[in-house]
Amino acid sequence: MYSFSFTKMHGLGNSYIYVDLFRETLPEDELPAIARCVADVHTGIGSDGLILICPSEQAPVKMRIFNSDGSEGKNCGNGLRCVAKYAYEHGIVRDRSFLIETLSGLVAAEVAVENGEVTSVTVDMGKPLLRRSAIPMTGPEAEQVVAESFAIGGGEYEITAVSMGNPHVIFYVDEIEKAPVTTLGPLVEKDPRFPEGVNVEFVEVVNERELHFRVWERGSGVTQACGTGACAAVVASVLNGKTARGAETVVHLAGGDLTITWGHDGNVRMTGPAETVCTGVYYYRGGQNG
Ligand SMILES: N[C@H](CCC[C@H](N)C(=O)O)C(=O)O
Repeated sequence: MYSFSFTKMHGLGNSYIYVDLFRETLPEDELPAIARCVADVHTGIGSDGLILICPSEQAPVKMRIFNSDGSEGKNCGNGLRCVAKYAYEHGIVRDRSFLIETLSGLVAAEVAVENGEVTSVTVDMGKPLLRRSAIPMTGPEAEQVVAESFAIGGGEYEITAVSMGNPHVIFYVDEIEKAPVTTLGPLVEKDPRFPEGVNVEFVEVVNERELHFRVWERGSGVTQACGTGACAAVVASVLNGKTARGAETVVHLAGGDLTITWGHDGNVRMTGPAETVCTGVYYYRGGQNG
């Protein structure tokens, strides 16, 4: 058994347990088990997973994300805003604009500060990946997967697939409250046409500047929000002619709103809040989630 300090933070209710590896050391081979343990709402702390705030050779700070099932993701929009907040408030960075390394490359963060506290963060998430092989998705190589017919679970749907460094597939629905998040979500998440799994998003278009959004996350299930998913939803909506390139789009997630623009320069920028819930010490024993 050993213990480590943690900070619980959330972006629009998408919460993770953050461990500062500038100050703590965790064994690499135990990280999936630690993620499962801390995320457990009954025997752990309770979160959508684990995020490590790490030293980096390419940037002032690096983020690694693990879902509640222990699998490692390659990007996390809500997590990036919280990492940026933590890094600024703990003196890991001094500037309000800085780079963060992720497993899918470098992103640029800018924090808004009031009385020494970060109140919101804008992250330039870079360019979406649209080629089928980059999602990744099986099937005939195609430039993009946009409004493609997709049969699953006895139903026929239209999908659009976008990678924000992690894979997303978007389904458009007429009423977000009736979206089949918990029925279709897990089916699609593990469908073999997505060889690395996929985050599954449901979107209702309110108008050309607003979307309603719900998500079934790869490795975590239903979450209150998914930043990379919301970015993917905006990209998909432009590709489907539902919103405009370069227009600031408000995405209404279960946990609150994000403002996202897919710029004419090709980059996707996301602005939203980041909150600190609590800090503490976790006693890791391995065990049933280990
Ligand atoms: N909640 C995160 C996404 C986690 C992605 C993870 N579920 C995966 O790609 O495996 C976000 O705010 O972008």
